[in-house]
Amino acid sequence: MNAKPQVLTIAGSDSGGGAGIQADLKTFQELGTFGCSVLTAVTAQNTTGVHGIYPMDQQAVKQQIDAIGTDFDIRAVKTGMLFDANLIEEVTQGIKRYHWGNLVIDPVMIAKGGASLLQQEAVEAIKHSLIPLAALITPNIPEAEVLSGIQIIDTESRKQAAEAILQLGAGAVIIKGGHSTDPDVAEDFYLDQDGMMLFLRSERLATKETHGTGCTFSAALTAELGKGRTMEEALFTAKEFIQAALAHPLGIGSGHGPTHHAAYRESKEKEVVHLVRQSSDLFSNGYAQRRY
Ligand SMILES: Nc1ncnc2c1ncn2[C@@H]1O[C@H](COP(=O)(O)OP(=O)(O)O)[C@@H](O)[C@H]1O
Ligand SMILES: Cc1ncc(COP(=O)(O)O)c(N)n1
Repeated sequence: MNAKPQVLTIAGSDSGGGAGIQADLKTFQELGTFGCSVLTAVTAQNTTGVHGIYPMDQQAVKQQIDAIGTDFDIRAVKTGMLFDANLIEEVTQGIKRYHWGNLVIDPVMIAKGGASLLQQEAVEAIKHSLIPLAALITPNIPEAEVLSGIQIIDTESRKQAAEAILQLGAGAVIIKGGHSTDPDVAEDFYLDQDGMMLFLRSERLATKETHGTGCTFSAALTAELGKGRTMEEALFTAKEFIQAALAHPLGIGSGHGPTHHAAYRESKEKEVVHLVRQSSDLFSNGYAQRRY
């Protein structure tokens, strides 16, 4: 028997296939896990934007969670688009009911095209119900600003924002760097409750095919955690996975195209990713660098 770890995404559907549930399931498959899904909403979406949003009935979300929870051995879970406070509450209760661990929260708020995928008042529900259950939360810079109330303008304010998010009760936070103004490097900053800081760095690629980067990154993390990898190993693989997906664009659609989910497996050469580890209280004492 070829048992694969079972992992779950609780997120919205992207008809365009580059983000949401579709990105998650492709990524789960690519990384050798068996992906299950709970749909929170259906979006009519393509590379030019979000053209319609149809949230699921709360009961439909509960029944999907129960269908998975009563039959599967779920090793890791990610959440993506959750849309409103009622669905967040339902999802929170479900995660507690089945004692699902290795919870990765991608606090999806606004799609790259500008459409709101989370109602404003639902931010409080994410902060106070869901985040305390998380092993890791993966905001991009605008999401980290909303969650922390801190404007991120430099490395110090980014660290302060990460600390403020950790105070909401997650085990760890990674503030992704896709939205930073650095022209050369895409750097993601990780901080956990033990004060360990990790800087994940890769070359910033000049591509507009970035639809679904955050979904794909958090799905890769979830798959790796579900396989029993350490957090540091999972972060490194997820960064390599998204770098490969961005480096080999598919040229699909006329707008912001999807990333290439098979590139990590198919490409001959691994992308260069650097992971720098620092201890928060050793900030001024230099740092150890590790290249895998
Ligand atoms: N142009 C780029 N070149 C290289 N990596 C990128 C680029 N844009 C985003 N990334 C990486 O993709 C991942 C998702 O980040 P981001 O785009 O900030 O998330 P989101 O999709 O939630 O806005 C991160 O690891 C980030 O560093
Ligand atoms: C259903 C769904 N979930 C998440 C995203 C965010 O992805 P991105 O920020 O890359 O547009 C999206 N566009 N659609």
